[in-house]
Amino acid sequence: MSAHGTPIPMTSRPCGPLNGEAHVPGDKSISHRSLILGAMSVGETIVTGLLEGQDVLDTAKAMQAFGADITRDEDGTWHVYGVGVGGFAEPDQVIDCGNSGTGVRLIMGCMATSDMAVTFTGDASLNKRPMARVTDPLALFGAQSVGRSGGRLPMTVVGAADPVPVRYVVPVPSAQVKSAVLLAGLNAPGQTVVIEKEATRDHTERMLAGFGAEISVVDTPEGREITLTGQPELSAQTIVVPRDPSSAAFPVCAALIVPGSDVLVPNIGLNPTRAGLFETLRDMGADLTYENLREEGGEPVADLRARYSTNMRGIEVPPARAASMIDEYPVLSVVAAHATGRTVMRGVKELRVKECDRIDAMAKGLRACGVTVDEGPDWWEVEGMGPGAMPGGATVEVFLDHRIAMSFLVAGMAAKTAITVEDGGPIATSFPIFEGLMADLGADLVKA
Ligand SMILES: O=C(O)C1=C[C@@H](OP(=O)(O)O)[C@@H](O)[C@H](O)C1
Ligand SMILES: C=C(OP(=O)(O)O)C(=O)O
Repeated sequence: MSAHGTPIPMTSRPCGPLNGEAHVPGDKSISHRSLILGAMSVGETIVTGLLEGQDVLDTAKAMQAFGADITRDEDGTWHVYGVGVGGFAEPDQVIDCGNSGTGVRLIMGCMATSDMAVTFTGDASLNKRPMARVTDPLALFGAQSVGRSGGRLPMTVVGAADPVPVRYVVPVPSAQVKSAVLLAGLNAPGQTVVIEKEATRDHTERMLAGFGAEISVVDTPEGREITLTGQPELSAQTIVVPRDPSSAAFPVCAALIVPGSDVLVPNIGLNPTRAGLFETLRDMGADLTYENLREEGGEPVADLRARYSTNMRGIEVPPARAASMIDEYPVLSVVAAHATGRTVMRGVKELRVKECDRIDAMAKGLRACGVTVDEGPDWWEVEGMGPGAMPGGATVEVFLDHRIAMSFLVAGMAAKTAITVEDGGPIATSFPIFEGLMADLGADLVKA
């Protein structure tokens, strides 16, 4: 949806080969955390490569409301002058996190151990998403909250005036919940311990260490145990945000299914907590190679090269891989429709509480495009039709979800007939240059 709420229909027509380089924007998860940790540090944090998507811009605005000074140079360099741990001022306005689950949950965490009351809201999608997964552990620190029924936004969180540290076993595989608890632990005295049974993206842990916090991670029989010592002085950092593997997924998957394509997506982080999609595509037989594999900032980075692939077969995606590709299942299901045989995706209940119910949204849209999809509470299966056989020809709903919109625009590039998404506006939350970038590769996208 556009800023003023009018849907922007977009059509993707079957196109010729996609060719060239796709320079995707900065990582969304790292961008949010750069602004938040910068705001909680002392001194000037300098950020280059920040994703300037609406989700991240909303987090920047929120950090300003808590007292951080944030500026942007014309060349896209961001400067965050932080207030230090415990230095937040109470915002005098409602914090509107727009479409962003990461934004609202991380910000709730970082204010929950300060003596202040803050009201949060979001758009129609965010206001349906569950917040108790965050407010439950924040209550252990002494924070209180009241929202709409079912633990939904709008919601007011009253931070703990005398926080106590906590030990918390995260009951769902969620980096947002883990991160909210760690950020709350920053302003609690003593050691906060978070245990996750399944490893989720570890950007918060890595970045907290980078900002100078005392943090350790050990594998125990109970899971991955993270121990953070509270009330550190975080020191400002210079951050170069790597490019987002979740955005890279779209040009990569498009190249695999559009005949004759050969696309290079340079400088993509292959942190194992994020790279599950690429491993899965390779397991399916995709012609996807990691070129110039190297290490940058302690993380594996490569240029991804994706070529049209006619021999992909459906597989059972290992459920243990789910967290490392949780945002990529929608676009994987589009590739699965072009493979031969059935792709089975299990252990993915979390997909039902994203910007929309992503299993339901993809199943509805794929069925409208002529694909057979079966689903249960925490699984779904896509019947592959073979390369180029998806009929398409449908207009699909995107439910305010950027990844649903981009997935069906990718589907339209390789279907027999064009596919229209009823609203391409949400794409700007995470990938504002999607349309131009895909058009430069050769896609035929039009605002309907
Ligand atoms: O921590 C993060 O930056 C994110 C965590 C994931 O959400 P969950 O924690 O809900 O799995 C992911 O879906 C989201 O896009 C970004
Ligand atoms: C789930 C996503 O984001 P968030 O939870 O931050 O809204 C996403 O970007 O796919």
